[in-house]
Amino acid sequence: MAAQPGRKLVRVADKAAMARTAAEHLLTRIEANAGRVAICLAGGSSPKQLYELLATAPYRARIPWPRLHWFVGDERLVPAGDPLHNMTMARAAFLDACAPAANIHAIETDTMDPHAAARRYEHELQAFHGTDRLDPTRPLFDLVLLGIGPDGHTASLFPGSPAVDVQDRWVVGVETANVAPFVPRVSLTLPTLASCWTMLFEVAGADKRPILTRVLAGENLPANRARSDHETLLLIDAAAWPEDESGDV
Ligand SMILES: O=C(O)[C@H](O)[C@@H](O)[C@H](O)[C@H](O)COP(=O)(O)O
Repeated sequence: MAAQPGRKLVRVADKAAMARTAAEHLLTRIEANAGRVAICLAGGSSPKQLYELLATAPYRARIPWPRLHWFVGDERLVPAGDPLHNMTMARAAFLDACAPAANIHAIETDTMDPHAAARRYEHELQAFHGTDRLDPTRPLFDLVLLGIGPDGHTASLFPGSPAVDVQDRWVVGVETANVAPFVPRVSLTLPTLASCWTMLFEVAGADKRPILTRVLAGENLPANRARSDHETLLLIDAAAWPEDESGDV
């Protein structure tokens, strides 16, 4: 693999500390941008505690909600409202209570065709940013949140899937998921995810330690290839922290 930008590992005690640390990074990114802020949310279960924390009074008061826009890095092709739907989880955890509805940019899943849904979201992102070109000096997102799946996938970019190598699209349809739920997905591509000031992974729990060890060893896995053009941080709790791991990679 070609040399990649480095990333910083941040050890936290547990999931509660991870949520607090992630929330502070989010606030730092918001403070660095006096204008419209674009955040790309993660699916799965890892970010739920962070999302719930953002809805609590202290954070709610510190966040300038009207100038924040919320996107999602991947979606499962199930109807909005389904418990498996990533944006539904984020809406229930904090967005519906805190964010203006017009600032919530969900991937529409009212089609059974992931490629059609991907094209629509790509148009939405391009209309929001007023360009169809990625420019490393003007990243799409202030912050991209991600998780790592047990097979080394991130967003809905699964090992071995052609979607991982797509360079000329912002968003792709993914027909087959390697892990449950086995539904078609829509995912931002690696170049689109990379277009951010900060990419922040949340990795917690002992069951994540084996895959994290492989990712940090440099295996050719999507979760290893996902790097910000600027800053990439991995928040890792004590249970997931690999033995013998000491620093940045
Ligand atoms: O829609 C999804 O499933 C994801 O966005 C996915 O990439 C997730 O982040 C990882 O699989 C980690 O999932 P957990 O947080 O549930 O471990």
